[in-house]
Amino acid sequence: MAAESVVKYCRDLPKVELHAHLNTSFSPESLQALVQRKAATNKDCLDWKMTIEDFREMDHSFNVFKLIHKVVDDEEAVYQLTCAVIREFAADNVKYLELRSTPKDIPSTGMTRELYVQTMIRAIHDCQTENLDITVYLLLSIDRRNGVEIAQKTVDLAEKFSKQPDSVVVGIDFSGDPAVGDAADYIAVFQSAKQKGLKVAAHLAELANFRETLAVLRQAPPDRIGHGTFLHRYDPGQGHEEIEDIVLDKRIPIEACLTSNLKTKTVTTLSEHHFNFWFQKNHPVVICTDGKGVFTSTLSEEYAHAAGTFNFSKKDLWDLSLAAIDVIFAPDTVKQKLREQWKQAYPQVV
Ligand SMILES: CNc1ncnc2c1ncn2[C@@H]1O[C@H](COP(=O)(O)O)[C@@H](O)[C@H]1O
Repeated sequence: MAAESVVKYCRDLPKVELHAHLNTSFSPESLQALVQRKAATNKDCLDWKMTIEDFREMDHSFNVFKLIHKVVDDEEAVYQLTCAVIREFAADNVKYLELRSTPKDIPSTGMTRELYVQTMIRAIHDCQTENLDITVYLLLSIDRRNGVEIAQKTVDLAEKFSKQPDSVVVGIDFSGDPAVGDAADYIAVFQSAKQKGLKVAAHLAELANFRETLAVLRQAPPDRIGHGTFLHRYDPGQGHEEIEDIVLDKRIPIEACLTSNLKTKTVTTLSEHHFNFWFQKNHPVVICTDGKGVFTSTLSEEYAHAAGTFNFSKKDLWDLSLAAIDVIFAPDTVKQKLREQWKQAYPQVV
């Protein structure tokens, strides 16, 4: 396929986005609007924006996230950003979005964790009245820098919201700086989430954290793995082979974020990206953005990168986007609806 037709095809393809952090998924326009709003009370905002736009590398990324959090620190900002992100994904032909975000207590603006979740849910419901062709669900993120106590509170909050009528909260995400803390400390939290009927998506093996990865996989295997960059990159003979075996045996789907891993330098080139390792094994692996604002620009672009790197045909890309439906966290009725949508789109797209 010629490069131009790949981009158009990937844009027209109906898609599923399963790994998008709210605060890293802004567009240049939504970031500008949020910064402008904040700049009315804090001129430093304009410098923060330049640093955010200049993002590079893993160490730097977590400093950049702190700046975004200063811009998105009150109810109105969380609401505006959630609506903008949903509309932007819908405009990119994303038909199903599982958005994730870390509920935050920010006393200076009156924000509480509960209000944060309520605000995102309000935005999701309001977008449903706009006739956007997108279904949105929500995962509450646990930031591994904040400790086990807050993690458990996040699980309890997720359970509470998941029980409400027409709930869009389907599970939790485990994320945060992979160089900080120990994922194994959170095993009881993951188990508690499962007992409460919540799905668990966990950032695992984003760095070469083999011991914690193995402990989590043995005792509380997640329903999906974020990144998984080092799941298969162990040194032989060190007892880490079991990691790959568990992931394969349990068929734990992997959320692959191509450009993000390249930018944070956990992979050297796209052709060496672990997406291909799992894809070749016929293991469930889904192309995701991570955060379309910080790491890339659209999910279509990520599909186009995959096509260019791994020489995918139109049909390969179609099969990839269709297979992503199998591993969404929404109920089976939603899966059926999406498969029907894909079936109807097929003659026009492929
Ligand atoms: C580079 N790879 C990554 N690895 C781990 N965690 C990441 C991440 N990218 C983002 N986050 C997590 O998402 C938060 C921002 O969105 P929310 O405020 O929750 O919407 C970050 O603070 C971090 O905890």
